[in-house]
Amino acid sequence: MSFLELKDIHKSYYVNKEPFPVLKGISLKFERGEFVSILGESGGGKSTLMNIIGGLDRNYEGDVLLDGKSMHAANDRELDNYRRQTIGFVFQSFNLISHLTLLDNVMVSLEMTNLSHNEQVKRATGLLEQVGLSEHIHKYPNQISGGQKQRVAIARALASDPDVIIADEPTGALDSQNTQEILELMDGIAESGKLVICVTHSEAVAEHGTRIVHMEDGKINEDRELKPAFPVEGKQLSTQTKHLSFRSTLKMSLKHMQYNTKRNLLIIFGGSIGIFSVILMLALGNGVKAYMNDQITSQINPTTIQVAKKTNQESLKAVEMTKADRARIDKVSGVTNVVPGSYVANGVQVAYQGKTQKIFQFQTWNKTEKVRDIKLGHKPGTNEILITKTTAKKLSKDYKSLVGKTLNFSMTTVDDNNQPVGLQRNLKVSGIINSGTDAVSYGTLQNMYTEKHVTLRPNFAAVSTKDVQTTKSVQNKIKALKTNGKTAFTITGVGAILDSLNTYISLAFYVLAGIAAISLLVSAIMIIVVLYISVSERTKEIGVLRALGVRRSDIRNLFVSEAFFIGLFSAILGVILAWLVELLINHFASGAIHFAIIQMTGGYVIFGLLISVIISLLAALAPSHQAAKLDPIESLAVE
Ligand SMILES: Nc1ncnc2c1ncn2[C@@H]1O[C@H](COP(=O)(O)OP(=O)(O)OP(=O)(O)O)[C@@H](O)[C@H]1O
Repeated sequence: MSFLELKDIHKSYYVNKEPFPVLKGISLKFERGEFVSILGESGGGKSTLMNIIGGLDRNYEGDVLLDGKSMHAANDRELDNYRRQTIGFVFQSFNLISHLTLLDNVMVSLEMTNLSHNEQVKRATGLLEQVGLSEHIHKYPNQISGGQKQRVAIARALASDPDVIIADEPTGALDSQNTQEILELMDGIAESGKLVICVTHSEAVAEHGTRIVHMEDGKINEDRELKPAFPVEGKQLSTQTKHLSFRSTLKMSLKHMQYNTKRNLLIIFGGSIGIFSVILMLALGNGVKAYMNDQITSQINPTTIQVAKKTNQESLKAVEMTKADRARIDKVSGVTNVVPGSYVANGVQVAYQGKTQKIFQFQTWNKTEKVRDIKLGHKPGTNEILITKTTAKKLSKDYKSLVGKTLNFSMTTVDDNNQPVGLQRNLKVSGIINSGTDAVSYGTLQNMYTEKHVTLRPNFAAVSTKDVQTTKSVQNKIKALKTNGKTAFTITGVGAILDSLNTYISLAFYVLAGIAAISLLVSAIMIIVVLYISVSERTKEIGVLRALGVRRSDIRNLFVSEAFFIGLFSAILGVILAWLVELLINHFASGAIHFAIIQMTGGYVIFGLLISVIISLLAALAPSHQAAKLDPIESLAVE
């Protein structure tokens, strides 16, 4: 049984569905220790035969037997194994991977062996030394000569210690001195007990081997032994191989990114803009919401809300918050206190030293107003009035001096027969409040009404809650109360706008996030385009890797890992940029509004990282699939 046997190989190419026969029945037997030169006219099918022997092509008739085992029946995985374990390729155009150093080019093959990392490095360095390149191992392929490149290719072909070296015109691109040196190297390989099959045009090169096979018209027309094959001692034990680990694909894609540093930095920068804007928009939305809440809760008491009747009617009776209504609200859990209040929107005025000022917002003092907002004086007691800074300034230039002075307060209301009634009383200014409304105590207003025999009908209730946390649930519970199936109460006052304001802010926030999502989409499209370009640029590399025995799935992983890194680095840069902008804007914002308006959270950072990586991986799906699908022979043929 021969070591390697070709049995009646037929192969046709199909051009426009027309068969074009190239190999027309090739049968050959090869043994270890042979250095076989395959000669023949150009276009005679030598490379086609090499691709079949090398396990790159499986569309042929006949069979290739390795130690008697048929390779024709091998599945994808077994063919990958065969190329990795048994075959070492040397190409006319060297086919080194341009973004890897010479050492790393040789290491690609070694990373698919069971040797430890140190043993791999030692072996790669040893092989490069053997081919006379020990001083150049950290150079890139574009930094060495053609002859040197072919030596690296030979070192790479030998790296996984294969049994067969297939060389397709290995000296085609070299001068005579380099040709001689390469032939001597190949001689040495055959001498070490391996089978060397070398395609050549040159008779001189062919004469160097142990045997010449001549092809013509798709058949063997001469098979001549020049000298006996080199002796092979015992059974050869070649290094065991395995598929490329995920770690190795990660490392390779990092090296590729590193080689194209400038371009990749630009891509990462482009990608980071999407993540940057998403995080910044989220943080801005968060900050604005917090700022609004802070502004509103600084003006009102967060544990007291104003509740009014929900009705379409306007009569004082219809809007009255009756005792029964107040009792009903009092029963809501979380409520600690309910007091009646009266709000008057027009017809109220005050007069001081001949000056009259209309008050547009007037109400009885209640807990929704904050005592700490009273900058001068105190809250209104009996026959006292608390005026706003705005009202005070209209009445007197030296408005602060008004505290303790007496004003004439007047208002009009209607009695139960809807007849207008004028109310009037001299009231002492108890204090001046910065914001909020002008106010008297409920008792004072009630006295004024009683004096004129009119009933004061409260039109709201100030409802106090246990604490800030319960306010929201109390609000919801009150809003849920029904009278005859209809909503009974509504929340009024500044507290009521808090809810709707938050809704508007959330809405604006989603719009902003939507805009940011568009930039994210643009980043994703950019990554897709970049990866497609990368696949087409690296087609040859993919062919080389496949020839070295790298599986389709590893090729896919290579591009997926690159996308993963682009996503990860873009996200990291995006987060850093967002953080810097946060610092900058907050620096100015704290000067202007005393509030950090951009509020980035750990959650947003994690969200940004995840979304960036996920989008990049999704973007990589199609390009990486395309890369994995590439046919190794076609890829190697790309110029
Ligand atoms: N993918 C293909 N589709 C169609 N025809 C092809 C294809 N590849 C090769 N051929 C044809 O098959 C024939 C054999 O090609 P091959 O490359 O094997 O020849 P070769 O002996 O290696 O030639 P050379 O010495 O010039 O390298 C040629 O005529 C070539 O045009």
